[in-house]
Amino acid sequence: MRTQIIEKKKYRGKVEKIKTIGSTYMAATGLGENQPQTEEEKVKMLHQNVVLMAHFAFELIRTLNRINREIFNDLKMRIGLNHGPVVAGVIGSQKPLYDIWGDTVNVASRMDSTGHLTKIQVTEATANILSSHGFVLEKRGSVPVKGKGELTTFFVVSEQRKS
Ligand SMILES: Nc1ncnc2c1ncn2[C@@H]1O[C@H](COP(=O)(O)OP(=O)(O)OP(=O)(O)O)[C@@H](O)[C@H]1O
Repeated sequence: MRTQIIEKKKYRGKVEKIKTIGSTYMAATGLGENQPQTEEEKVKMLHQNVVLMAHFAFELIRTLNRINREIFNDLKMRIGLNHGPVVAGVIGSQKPLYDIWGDTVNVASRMDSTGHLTKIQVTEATANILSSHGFVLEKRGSVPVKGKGELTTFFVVSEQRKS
């Protein structure tokens, strides 16, 4: 299901599957992109990447809902999103594995692990970007995040504000 979505034109070559960790699926975008030259380009690219991942998250939920209808089931997923700098690379000589690391990844993982089923939890900085692009967000409140203390987080409610 996630592979099918990643192969859609909108996401192909942009959203990358990093790996699965148990029942968790880890994906990212903006890795290895040409570094933008100006501050303006940097912000634009960042916003595009954050928006793309949020659409990807909604597409995952919609697809799961469709599958549930087809198989008469009620499978649910929990999604966490964050943005920021990461270190990406390959480790291991026998079984080389590509992975990403850093505070951004730790917090993204916490957005998932402290989230709610059926919801997309994001950090305040990610919420601010999404809000500026018309996404509807709902403040969740203060969430204890190991290594970070209390973080204000948001749930992304929908992709479009009703006008
Ligand atoms: N590259 C990665 N692949 C998979 N999970 C990751 C990766 N980087 C970070 N995480 C996950 O992000 C979470 C936060 O990591 P952090 O270093 O803050 O805590 P930790 O002490 O390892 O926490 P835990 O109690 O969950 O083991 C961890 O659950 C960790 O497994």
